[in-house]
Amino acid sequence: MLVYSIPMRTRFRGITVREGVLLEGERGWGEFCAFLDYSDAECAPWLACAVEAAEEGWPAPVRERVAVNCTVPVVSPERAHALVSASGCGTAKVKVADPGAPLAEDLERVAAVRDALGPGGAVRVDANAAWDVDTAVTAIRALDRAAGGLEYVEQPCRTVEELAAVRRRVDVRIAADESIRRAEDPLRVAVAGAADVAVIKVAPLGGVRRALRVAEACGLPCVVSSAVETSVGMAAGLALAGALPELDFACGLGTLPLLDGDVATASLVPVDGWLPVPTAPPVPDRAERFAADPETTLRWRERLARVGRPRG
Ligand SMILES: O=C(O)CCC(=O)c1ccccc1C(=O)O
Ligand SMILES: [Mg+2]
Repeated sequence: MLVYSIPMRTRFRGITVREGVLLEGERGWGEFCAFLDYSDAECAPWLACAVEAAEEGWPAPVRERVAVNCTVPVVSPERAHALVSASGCGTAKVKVADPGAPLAEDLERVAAVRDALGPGGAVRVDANAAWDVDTAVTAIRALDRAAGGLEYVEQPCRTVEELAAVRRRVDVRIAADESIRRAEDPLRVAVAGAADVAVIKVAPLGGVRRALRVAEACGLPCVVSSAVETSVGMAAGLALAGALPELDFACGLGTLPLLDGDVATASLVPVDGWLPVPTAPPVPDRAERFAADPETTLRWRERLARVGRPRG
């Protein structure tokens, strides 16, 4: 068992350091890296995902590679432009609606991203449930204009009902993320009617097999997205993207460049906007360089023990 701590190149989702545990089993390595705001109960599927990778392996893929989007954090228009240009991706996902940041800054950022991609690229935005319905409608119309067309807006509001209300009032596609991954029972969320696209994350949904069932149950086109894992956890997301029967959109699995380093030499950093579908997780041969301090290590050992303990 290895506990790692890797600085983020840019603050993302309020996080400046990514931490987690790497577990070795019969089949290889799995990653357990639930965000610190997840309760022990919410962590159980994240651990199941790591255990599936380490002990069970993944179902056979139906494709060898997947297209990914470049993920653009809340940064200046100049940095956003440079990130997208350097990524080689034809699709970019831009974080918007950061607490306290004015809409005008989001508009400038998406305009810069469109400029970097050119007219043939696709721009999507993620509001992480920040808006109420009226604010979302106004913001989405303005962002759609500034971006010269949006591919979709991810989780504009918190609830499924609000997503449905926004969807009735705008022309832009709606994608559901938190509505699925933080649901009490992701297999039973009624997103059809409230969203056009389902964002599917392998760790919060409990591994590749369980996420495939969620994808089928929601009945929508899927985008497989990361939780900003190292290459060990990213391999599980890629196994899911590789095994989905249909994959019509670029995936949000191009997040390794957000981390200032990786635990594996065979790093899953996209090349020209593509990532290979691995058959097994990479070996974390560089994990020692990112070994967490004793206090962080203890905190994760304790969390792992609590989450792994069977509850009645
Ligand atoms: O989808 C992507 O491009 C990257 C993944 C991403 O945005 C993300 C990463 C960690 C936690 C939450 C989210 C999110 O989609 O909201
Ligand atoms: Mg999201």
